[in-house]
Amino acid sequence: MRITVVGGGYVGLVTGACFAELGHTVDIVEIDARKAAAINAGRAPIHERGLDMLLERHAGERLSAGTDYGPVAEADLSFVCVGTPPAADGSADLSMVAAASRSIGEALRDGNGLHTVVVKSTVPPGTTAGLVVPAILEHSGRNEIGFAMNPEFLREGRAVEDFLHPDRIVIGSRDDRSGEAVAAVYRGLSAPVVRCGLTAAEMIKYASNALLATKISFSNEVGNVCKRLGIDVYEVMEGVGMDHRVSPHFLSAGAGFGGSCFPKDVAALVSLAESLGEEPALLRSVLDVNDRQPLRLVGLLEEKIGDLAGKRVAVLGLAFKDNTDDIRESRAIPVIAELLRRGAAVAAYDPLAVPSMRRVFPGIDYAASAADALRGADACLVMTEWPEFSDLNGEFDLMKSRVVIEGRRILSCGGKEGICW
Ligand SMILES: NC(=O)c1ccc[n+]([C@@H]2O[C@H](COP(=O)([O-])OP(=O)(O)OC[C@H]3O[C@@H](n4cnc5c(N)ncnc54)[C@H](O)[C@@H]3O)[C@@H](O)[C@H]2O)c1
Ligand SMILES: O=c1ccn([C@@H]2O[C@H](COP(=O)(O)OP(=O)(O)O[C@H]3O[C@H](CO)[C@@H](O)[C@H](O)[C@H]3O)[C@@H](O)[C@H]2O)c(=O)[nH]1
Repeated sequence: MRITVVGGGYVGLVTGACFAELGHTVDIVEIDARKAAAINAGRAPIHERGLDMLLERHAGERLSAGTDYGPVAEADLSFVCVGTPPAADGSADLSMVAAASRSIGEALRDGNGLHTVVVKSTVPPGTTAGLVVPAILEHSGRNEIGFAMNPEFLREGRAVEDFLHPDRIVIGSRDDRSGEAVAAVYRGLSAPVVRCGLTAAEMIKYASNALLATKISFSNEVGNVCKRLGIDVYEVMEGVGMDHRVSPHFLSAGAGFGGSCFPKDVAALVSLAESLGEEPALLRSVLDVNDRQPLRLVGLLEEKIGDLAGKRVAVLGLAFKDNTDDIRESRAIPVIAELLRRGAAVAAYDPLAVPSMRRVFPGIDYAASAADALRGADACLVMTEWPEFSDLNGEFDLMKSRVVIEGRRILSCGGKEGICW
């Protein structure tokens, strides 16, 4: 099939590359000309395992990118993968979805035959039917346009693997024919397909993220009580997660959840619920617990080493999780801000995310390795679950005092004095 993917970011580029891998011909429409050029040159503008290999294989063959919406007219389907960042009030900013819809509508003045527009961006329930469909119908002259909503569940750092091996494929559609057109694109993947309406598909995405975020905040809240009791929350959650009704996943306590999705999607669901006259007390608490958690780590550090003014603190891990260079909503950001507010000097290290973090905190020290960050430090905070940190042990002897607070439970030398989470 011939597919246009609108937006060549984390989701759009992975979607486009994986559709090419499945045998489709893909045009990515990306307003950022530099990103489009990089894709055409076979270079991924983001760090994502397995993506470079797919680009090497398909760029210039079945996969190409450009800034022009022209390819939409000849395509069987277009997938909308533009950003839906948080607005100031927590609601989802849908301006990019609106702009992309208008441009797709205008592009559909040309060409003929069935074209199915598929929203893959995470959008508040009601957006596809209430915003995308009218915007496209207003601008296009085409008779046969189908509409579907196909949320994406990939995780950054494992995006290609998740895309090609999903737990389920959710397809919300305005009519059966549109749903069939989307299902045909995924033929070749082995996963159950959930068929539903447009608005239910949108809500499945929000509810999934909100539930996963709830599990994390729940573990953090239980963990804070465990700490007071002097017991290990990981041991507790292992026992809890063995109940198949709970599952062991997403119960890791620590610094809380970051990233471009959980914080913004829970906030958008809170905002939607409020706009409908509901009181989303649970979801508000999920965000509250998450906002407080990084500061608790700094508080714990102060309990251990006293006043932080003039102390040197090594921060290991700046990306919001391992295997990505993405620092959006990284828990390291509020932690570093609080350390600086309390007068500490920060030496930071991350295998990939230093260039991005430099733009946020240009004035702190950035080390070339974990060992360099630790040398002479009064304390260390581990903020990202990078596998390379799990083997650290002797490196902690380079510190002035071996006080290590684990914001993620990954150190295999855990249990030694001062290792706290
Ligand atoms: N990042 C994830 O892990 C993830 C996973 C699942 C779902 N999502 C959702 O997918 C959507 C995209 O997220 P992302 O992380 O890929 O965002 P992103 O910012 O990395 O990518 C969006 C891209 O769209 C481009 N763009 C913006 N307006 C455009 C327009 N009018 N025409 C063409 N291109 C345009 C931007 O230049 C950017 O490259 C969001 O709704 C997000 O919530 C993200
Ligand atoms: O037990 C856990 C699991 C994760 N995290 C943190 O939670 C955040 C998010 O992690 P993860 O879910 O692995 O990464 P994302 O790439 O943000 O993926 C989430 O958000 C995407 C965007 O909507 C969805 O597609 C995915 O299904 C969903 O897992 C990170 O800061 C993790 O450190 C924890 O604190 N404890």
